Amino acid sequence: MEPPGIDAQAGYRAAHGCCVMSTPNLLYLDAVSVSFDGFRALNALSLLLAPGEMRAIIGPNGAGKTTMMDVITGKTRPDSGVVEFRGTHDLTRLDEPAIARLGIGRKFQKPTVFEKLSVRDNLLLSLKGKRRPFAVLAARETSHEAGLIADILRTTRLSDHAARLAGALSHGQKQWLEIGMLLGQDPELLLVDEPVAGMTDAETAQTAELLREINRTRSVVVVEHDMDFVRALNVRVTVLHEGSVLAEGSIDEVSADPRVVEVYLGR
Ligand SMILES: Nc1ncnc2c1ncn2[C@@H]1O[C@H](COP(=O)(O)OP(=O)(O)OP(=O)(O)O)[C@@H](O)[C@H]1O
Repeated sequence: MEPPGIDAQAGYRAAHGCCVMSTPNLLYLDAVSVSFDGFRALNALSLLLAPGEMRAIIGPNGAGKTTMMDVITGKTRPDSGVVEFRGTHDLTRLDEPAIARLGIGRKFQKPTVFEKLSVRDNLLLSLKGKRRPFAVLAARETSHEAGLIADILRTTRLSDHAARLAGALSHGQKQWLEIGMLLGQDPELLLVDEPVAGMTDAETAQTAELLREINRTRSVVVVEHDMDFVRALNVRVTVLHEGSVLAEGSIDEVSADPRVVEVYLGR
């Protein structure tokens, strides 16, 4: 979805009780630095994400993309800088479970579904508030849960595969199931790391469509190297290089930037 206009942003702030900051950003990173043994993985990185926005992050290996996701999700503490969510939450003070509870969900590159359970049971286990796996599977799902699962199956193109074991799915379908399991947590912001690596061209195109659908109701940050996929997303692109933002703009704008061609696209 397009970033909301001024009125919508004011409404968003009112709804979330957030008037401390003058910016309406959902995610606000400013001057974030992270060093590993003296090596600067993030170097005064700044990034703003508007509520409802989907952003693609590209950049060469080692640019700091994963480290940025690690900082947002609380896996890595920055040495310095500001990391705020909804203008009200300082993410540098929260641990990973607390950040997840705030509504930030992350999908790692490698799918980690429960292979010996059905697609439906994987989704049932993922639903927000589910804590005790065996009790969950032994009890019948409520009609509310069944409705949520049906919605997620539709979104992730898995309706016809609900009864199959997750282990029998194709690689692409497993990735979609994991995105579905993330949706089960009802996050406001999804962080998605290289979702189309190893997918067929058809699966890649469907994944772009799927994320665009998800973005109608949720914000998304997606890291990806596949430029056809990034183009299909048709969203603002941030190019990272050596831990900082090198360029930002539409895919056409960043693709035409000689600095981006030099460090990334021309390689
Ligand atoms: N835990 C760590 N200890 C030491 N160095 C690290 C650690 N995590 C990341 N780095 C280094 O920080 C730099 C940035 O890594 P990062 O994984 O964030 O890059 P990336 O943009 O995600 O790369 P890729 O596209 O290959 O996934 C790299 O040089 C990496 O080797």
